[in-house]
Amino acid sequence: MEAKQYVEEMQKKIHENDRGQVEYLQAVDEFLPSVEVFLKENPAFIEANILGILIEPERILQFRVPWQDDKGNWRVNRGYRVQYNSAIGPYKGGLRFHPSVNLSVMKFLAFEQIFKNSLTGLPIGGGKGGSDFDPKGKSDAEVMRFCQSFMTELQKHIGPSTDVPAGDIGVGGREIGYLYGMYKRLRNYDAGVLTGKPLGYWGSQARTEATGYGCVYFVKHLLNDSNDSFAGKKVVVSGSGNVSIYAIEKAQELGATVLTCSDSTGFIYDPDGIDVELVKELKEKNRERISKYVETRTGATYYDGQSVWDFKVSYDIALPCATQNEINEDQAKILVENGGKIVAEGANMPCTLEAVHVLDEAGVYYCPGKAANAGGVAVSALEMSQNAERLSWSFEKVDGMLDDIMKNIYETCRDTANRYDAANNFVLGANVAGFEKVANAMISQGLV
Ligand SMILES: NC(=O)C1=CN([C@@H]2O[C@H](COP(=O)(O)OP(=O)(O)OC[C@H]3O[C@@H](n4cnc5c(N)ncnc54)[C@H](O)[C@@H]3O)[C@@H](O)[C@H]2O)C=CC1
Ligand SMILES: O=C(O)CCC(=O)C(=O)O
Repeated sequence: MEAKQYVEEMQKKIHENDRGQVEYLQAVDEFLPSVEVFLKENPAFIEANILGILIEPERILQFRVPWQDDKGNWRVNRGYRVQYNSAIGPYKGGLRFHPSVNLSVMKFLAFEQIFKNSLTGLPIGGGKGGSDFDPKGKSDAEVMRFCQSFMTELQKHIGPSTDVPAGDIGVGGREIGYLYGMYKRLRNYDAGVLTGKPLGYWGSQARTEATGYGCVYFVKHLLNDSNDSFAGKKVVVSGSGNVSIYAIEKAQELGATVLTCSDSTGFIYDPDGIDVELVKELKEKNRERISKYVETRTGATYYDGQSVWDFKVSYDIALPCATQNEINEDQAKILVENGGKIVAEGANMPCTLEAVHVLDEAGVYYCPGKAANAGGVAVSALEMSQNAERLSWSFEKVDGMLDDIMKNIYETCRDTANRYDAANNFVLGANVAGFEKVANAMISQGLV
């Protein structure tokens, strides 16, 4: 069968089988057409029906999570773990606690994680999990009871060589601590079962910083290719969570001015450059709304209920670091009018397919999340290595390895795109390079 026909049939089948799973179908629709060029050159993969097999998750777990709130009421949420592909290593990927979590969101994230993890060059398969539990507004005790209940079930299915979860939206050091405590109580000590742990019990140096720093390193290497740098550049960032904070910090360290950050209630515009220490205090320490920022920084403006991506201001680089589908087609047009030349995704799938099309047409360098935000999971894999050898590496060592890994991912995406006469098409570069390694491993393992 011709590659084009094969890809179209796969797309049709997945749309029939997974009708209504909007985010998941979006991720698959981005991926499948881009690997057609590779399949055309390698028909043996079509004969093996590699896409048909790859697209089916190896296993999906869904479970109830009952927990008691501070008033003694019993509540229940849905827990998930999608163990998508283990061809090149144990399932690896974060846990997300957010009310928008459903099976479609879990599957899109786990699917992208397969190729992201492959691009890191480290031995990790793809998985993702989470719950529709909302930690916002909950007491520490409520979050702890939820995490303990969640882990009571999840522990049956994970392990340092089986499946190694970490954080994502709504899951940071506090949640990882409660989750790890419960795992240890039920299964005994084994630090390698979770990553993103606090430093005091075998977390890795630079894991907190890794996704945001890694995203900036990716862009740094892209700029270096044309003898350019972050110095003097204007950057816009969305979000004010883990990824955003460290993207802002590194971009400014490299000489850029970051003009914005946001949360789900609105955004901040600070023409003098975001005060990242203040954002850390508001968000990491006090768990406050971002609107509080202007109480200290009087030269900044807070735009209530508005998106960074509707804002008209001139800039060079956009780093969407909040959540999926935060930039739609119209907002991508605004981004282009604002002068944006590079979009690097700190978040997973923050641009809709229509938005990506607008960016492509305008000649914007579009760096998809599975390449640009792979630094977080890469350092998680380094945390697994440190846990296995019962050693901790220095910040400088891990940060240096992160920079090298991001350089390698950038060059892999660039060179793979060039190989198919698709210069600067980092979507094609990331998908083909990530896919090739996983597909080869699956075939050599007998497609089981
Ligand atoms: N933490 C990590 O290591 C990695 C995270 N990512 C992705 O980066 C993005 C951000 O994750 P984190 O910073 O870890 O989470 P976080 O929980 O620390 O912060 C999330 C940020 O996004 C904003 N946000 C979340 N949902 C939103 C919504 N529906 N509308 C508007 N704003 C919203 C929040 O207000 C917050 O500022 C996610 O897409 C995540 O999947 C990707 C790779 C690794
Ligand atoms: O560090 C990890 O294992 C997970 C990171 C993650 O969830 C992601 O890359 O989206």
